[in-house]
Amino acid sequence: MRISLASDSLDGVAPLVAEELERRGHTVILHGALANERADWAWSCSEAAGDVAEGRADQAVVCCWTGTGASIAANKVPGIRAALCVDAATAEGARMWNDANVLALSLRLTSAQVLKEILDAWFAGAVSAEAEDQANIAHIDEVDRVFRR
Ligand SMILES: O=C[C@H](O)[C@H](O)[C@H](O)COP(=O)(O)O
Repeated sequence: MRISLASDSLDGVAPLVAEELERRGHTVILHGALANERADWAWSCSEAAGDVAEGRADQAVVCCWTGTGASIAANKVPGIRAALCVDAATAEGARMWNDANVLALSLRLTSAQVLKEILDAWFAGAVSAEAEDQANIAHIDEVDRVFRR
């Protein structure tokens, strides 16, 4: 998969995210502090999400200290469903129930071990085919269209 990766700093597991994605065989497109570009979360994380929205990447991973700015920035991009994941169970649910296409991470909370567990769960997860889950995902797309200007 092509994964766009943004971080607003090189703290914590930020450099390890790139390594772990490459180790899993993904092609990684770097933004922000990892690419010596403007790193602030509002810029770098919306750029990575924009790669997904415009087809340059299949999915994205966005990182900041809390993970909140990263997820907010990504979710402002039309078509993006970004999920802030603090553990493997959250990542599994985000793929299964939300069809999340952007993984947001907190550099404050995510240890190297938990990062690996989150990535394993994220990439193993299949989207639910249940009608209720599909209806929720479709409605979010509709909300996106209605409020887009
Ligand atoms: O949501 C925002 C993020 O947690 C940032 O990482 C936080 O604001 C820290 O940013 P800075 O290192 O630029 O002060």
